[in-house]
This record gives sequence, structure tokens and C-alpha cells, in this order.
Amino acid sequence: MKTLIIYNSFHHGNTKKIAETMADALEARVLKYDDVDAYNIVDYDLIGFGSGIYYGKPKNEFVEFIDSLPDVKNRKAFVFTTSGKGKDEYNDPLKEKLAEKGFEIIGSFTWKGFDTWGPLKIIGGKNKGRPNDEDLEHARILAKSLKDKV
Ligand SMILES: Cc1cc2nc3c(=O)[nH]c(=O)nc-3n(C[C@H](O)[C@H](O)[C@H](O)COP(=O)(O)O)c2cc1C
Repeated sequence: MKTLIIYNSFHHGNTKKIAETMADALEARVLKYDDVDAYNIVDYDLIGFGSGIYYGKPKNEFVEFIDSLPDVKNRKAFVFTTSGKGKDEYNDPLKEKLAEKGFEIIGSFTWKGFDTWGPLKIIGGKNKGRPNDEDLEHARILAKSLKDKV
């Protein structure tokens, strides 16, 4: 199974930590979205797409990157986000865009990430240290569970 994980992460590298952990568990390649050649994605059986959440959404450029991908057939994807609140519905725009491209979504995961956005900075931020070891272990387990779905 050839797997690629594509991520966006700029606030504290929270999403990058999850992406790298899942990639390790899946023996996958892991790349930041602006290092990906959109036309190479057809080489992969499974692709993970992960982003931090900013103002309630994944980064615009990350969503635009997904828009720029070619339509696919018989390709599976999973999505993940990290955010201050860790809300499941933050994943919806990613799931919708990927389904439009023809991907079958086989997993959707969220984690809380260290957040020093705006006034949170004054109090030292929230979710300090997250994703922590327990979160990363959870990411490893979830990533391995995807192997049975491909
Ligand atoms: C500009 C900005 C806006 C944010 N907006 C939200 C938000 O609307 N909801 C939320 O739960 N977290 C929000 N966060 C927190 C981030 O989603 C969280 O820290 C995330 O783990 C960052 O991922 P990264 O380190 O991979 O970039 C925001 C952070 C920043 C910097």
C-alpha cells in the first residue's frame, strides 16, 4: 500500500507532529502541501490530508491546493485537523472537497493542539504540550487501523 500524508501546519507545528507520527505508523511519505506536485498523487493508494484550524477553517491555501488536484477514481483518503477546540466539524470542508474530487473518505480524526492565538497568549496559551505522547500514541493506533480499510 503506497501512502502519502499531506499537511499544513504553521502555528506551533501541531499538525506536523500528528502527520509525521501517522506517516511513521503507515510507512508513508509525508510532505507539506506546497511541496506536493498535484499530478503525482495518482501514484498513491491512500492519501492523508491534515491541517491546523484558523478562524474556524483549515488554511485557505490548503483548501485551494485540494481544489487544484486532478479528479481521481478508486483512491482513498483520510482527513485530520488539530485545533484549540478539537471539534469534529472542522474536518467537514476537507471531507467535502475531497469527495468532490472523487476520493472515498475512510477516516476523519481530530486532536487538540497548543494554541496561543490572540488573547490566549496572555495566559500562556491553552492545550499546553499537545499533541502530547498520549495523542501521538492515539494517532499511531488510528493510522494502523486504516491499513485494514484499503
Ligand atoms: C490565527 C489563528 C486562528 C485560530 N482559530 C482557531 C479557531 O477558530 N478554532 C480553534 O479551535 N482553534 C483555532 N486556532 C488554534 C489552532 O487551530 C491550533 O493551535 C492548531 O493546533 C494549530 O495547528 P498548527 O500548529 O499545525 O498550525 C487558531 C490559531 C491561530 C494561529
